[in-house]
Parts: sequence; structure tokens; C-alpha cells
Amino acid sequence: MSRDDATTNERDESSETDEPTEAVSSDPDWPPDDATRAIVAARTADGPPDTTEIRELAAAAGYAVVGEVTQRRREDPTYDLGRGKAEELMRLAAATDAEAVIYDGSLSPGQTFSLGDLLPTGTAVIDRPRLALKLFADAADSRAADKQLELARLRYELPRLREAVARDASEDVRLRPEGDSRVLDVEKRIESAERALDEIADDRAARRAERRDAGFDLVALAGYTNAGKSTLARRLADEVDDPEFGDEPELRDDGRVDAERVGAEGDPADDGALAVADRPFETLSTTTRRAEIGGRRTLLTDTVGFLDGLPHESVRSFRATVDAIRAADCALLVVDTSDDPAALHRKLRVSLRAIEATDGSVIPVLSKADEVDAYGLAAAVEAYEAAVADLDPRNAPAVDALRPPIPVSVREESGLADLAAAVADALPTATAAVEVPNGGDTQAALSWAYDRSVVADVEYAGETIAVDLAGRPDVVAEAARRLRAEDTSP
Ligand SMILES: Nc1nc2c(ncn2[C@@H]2O[C@H](COP(=O)(O)OP(=O)(O)OP(=O)(O)O)[C@@H](O)[C@H]2O)c(=O)[nH]1
Ligand SMILES: [Mg+2]
Repeated sequence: MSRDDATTNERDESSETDEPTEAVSSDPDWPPDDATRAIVAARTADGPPDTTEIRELAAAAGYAVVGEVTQRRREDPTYDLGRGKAEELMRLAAATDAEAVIYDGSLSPGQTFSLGDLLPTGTAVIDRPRLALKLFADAADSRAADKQLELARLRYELPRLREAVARDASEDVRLRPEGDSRVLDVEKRIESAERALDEIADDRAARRAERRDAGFDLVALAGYTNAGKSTLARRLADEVDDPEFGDEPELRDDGRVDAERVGAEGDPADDGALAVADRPFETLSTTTRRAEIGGRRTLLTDTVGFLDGLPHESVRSFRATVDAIRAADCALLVVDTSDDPAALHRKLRVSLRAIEATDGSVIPVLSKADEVDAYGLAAAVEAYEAAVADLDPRNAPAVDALRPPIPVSVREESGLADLAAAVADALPTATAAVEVPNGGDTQAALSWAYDRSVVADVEYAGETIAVDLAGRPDVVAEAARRLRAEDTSP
């Protein structure tokens, strides 16, 4: 769209939105007295602004949305919104007694301050990254806290602090040294948090190597928050009955143990690790479970969902998430089929950008397929393909890592066999045929291979056994070596 179009649109759109859409409620008790009254503001350069998600996020963060201002226009350097719209926002904030403006986008420090200056005194300006961080922090605080979340907050605050110091300094030179030392302090804290993060990442990489040595394929679930990852993880994971791997907290990838809690949907059997709920950030840290998928022994890692606006690179849980997805032999990219095509496209873009390159293949899973009919499913596939066609090859998994999407419904138990077959097909596989004498030592080697699920076929022919091996290449090679090692007959 040309700039001229955008300007025309601004006019068209403002005539449409000049009457701000105030949230009308017939309930006299709404909004509740203790809720923070907020106005949602959104601007898009193209396409009509869709405030569905930002309203949901605002509600999840405890705000009562009492009004909305939207605009279709190119970015304004001062307010992000055009001046006229910004003033309209100011009037609406005054008329509705709003305590906060929730901005569906990322505001520069300068824009945040300018908007704050324009709005009635005391009105907080909360852009999408700040809201997303708050949501994540609230969720984390209510359970085991993610200390490194601090890093994300500091990184977010630093440029704003610099802006505040610069503004103070231009008014009052005496404030400058104090402001500078605050900036310096934040910079130091960021540095030390970053060092801590690096050490944790090294630990995780070592643990992954151990898991692979033990013969497991690593599979990770990835996707936008609330896409249905944990539901699928639960469905695919084995019953926790293995003494070696049954101890779930041991496999927590950040070394934390969640306080025991009842599942969000009231299921007392829910151990909190693979909790499922219809809200953002139900899962706050990566969790790994053993799962046999398509005949392969895998370790399946459930991860934290992405959210548009969150600085994924600076939250520890996301670092673990991104590492697990990138290093997996196969990643299942869960895409919510019940989203409308525009939301699906946007969420997929955010997820793929957060993951960037992957070592293994990526299988897109169209989740909640029970929520749509055949047309809806076709539309989801189309939106998926459009999003992939739009991928910037510099910051997304290589398109040839992407496999065809598989519709799945855990609720209706559909598509799971197709998914298992696709995973088995995507995992690195080697085969070997070994003929060895039938003896006690061979049986020991054979049982080692059985334990690692690499025995495809065994045929006993008198004195010898013919074994077909298939599975993880290093495990197949080791099984063949062990079997042959027994073949010491002269
Ligand atoms: N209809 C339908 N709903 C589903 C299905 N799978 C999951 N859901 C619902 O989708 C919502 C989110 O599911 P979760 O598994 O918690 O999603 P998640 O991706 O792990 O979410 P976060 O951990 O918050 O990132 C829950 O309300 C689930 O009940 C499905 O197959 N069909
Ligand atoms: Mg989850």
C-alpha cells in the first residue's frame, strides 16, 4: 500500500471509528470496583485492526476494558497513532475515567512518554510487550518464579530509563549524575543475568546429549500460547510408570520443581507439569516426558507458548523453549485450527520467527481439528501455506525442514496415527541386517536392542538368528556392534 493510500485510509477509517466503540455492558456491577479500568488502542498499517487478542490479554491481566480506539494508518513518530486519534484517545480516557491505556503494539520510549504526557495525569501507558511481560510475570509469580524474567524486564526498562534520564536532564541538569548511575546499575544487572543464562543453557545442552546417548529421539512441541501443545503432550506421553523416567521433576529442563497444585480444570490427577487450560501461559517451563511415538522411543518436551509482543529471547523459559525446539530431532509445530485465518497467519509468523533455524524437521500439527468443518480445515491449511510462503528465509526454519501439516484432534482422537507415522518418518533412521549365532551372549545383545526399540524383525534359523534393526542411527550401529561382538565363533 502506498503512503497516499494509507493517508486516505486514515481519513476513511477515522470516519468509521470517530465514534469510539465503548464497551457497553448491561451489568450494572461492571466493571467491578477493584478492576483497573483500561482503554484499548490499536493501529495497523494495513487491514482493519483486530483487537480480539489484546482484549483477551488485558482481561487475563486483570484489566476491565471500558473503551477502544483504533486506527488504520502508517506509524506516527510522536504517538504511533496520528495526532487526531491520540487526542481522541485522551478525551475517551478522561470521559471513562480510565487508569490505563493498553496499546496493541510496541511503542518506542519516546512515544510512550509523549502519549503519557498527552493523556490525563496518572494514566498508565502499557504497550503490548509490557502487558505480555506482566502476564508472564503474574503467571510465574503465582507458581515457581522465573527469576530470569527479571532480565526481560530490565531489558525492556533500560531504553525507557535512558529516555526518562534524558528528559529529566534537559529540564534539570543536577539530576543527571543520579540518573546516569541508575542506568549503569541496570546495565550491570543485565550483564550478570545474561552470564547466568549462558551457564544454564550449557547445562541443558549437556543433558540433551546424555538423553541422545541413552538412545532417545528428542521430539519437541512448539507453538503459540493456548494452541493445544500440553494437551497433545499429555495424549502422546506414556503413563508415568517407568522408574527411571517416572520422576517427572527430574526432567524439568530448568531444574525447578513446581509446587504441587491441582490442575487448572480441577483435575486432581494433573501434576501441574503438563497442565492444560484455556488461557495464556498455562505452561511456564519446559517439561520432558517419555513417549513411544510410531514405534520410536522418544523424549517429548512440552514448551512454553509464544506470544506476539514478548521479547522471547530474554525470558529464560523461552530460551529453554527455543533451545529444545531447535535441537530436537523433530519439532511438532502446533497451530490452532480454530483461529481465523488472519490470527493463524500472525501466530504462525510469531512462532516461526521465535524458533528461527532448527536442526531437525518440523511437522506442523493443525490442532483442535474438531472445532472446524471441512471448509474451516481447508481455510486453515490455506492460511498455513500462505504463512509459509511469506517466511523470511533468514529468520525461519528452512522450508525444506517443514513437513506437510497434519490435522489432529485430541478431543476426538483423530489424526493421532497419522501424526505418529509422520514423526517416525521424520526421525533420523538407519537399518542393518545382522546374522549371528544363537547363544546366551547374543540374547543379551538382542535384549539390549529390544530395550531401545530398534529390533524390526528376528528370524530363528537353527543355529543362527537373523536380526533386522531399524531406528536411531547411533543406536542401530551400537546394537549391530554388540550383536556382532558376540559372533566370536572361529
Ligand atoms: N476442541 C478442542 N480443544 C482442545 C484440543 N486440544 C486442546 N484444546 C483446548 O485448548 C486449550 C489450550 O490447551 P493447552 O494444551 O493448555 O494449550 P498450550 O498450547 O499448552 O497452552 P500454553 O501452555 O498456555 O501455551 C484448552 O482449553 C484445551 O482444552 C482439541 O483437540 N480440541
Ligand atoms: Mg501448555
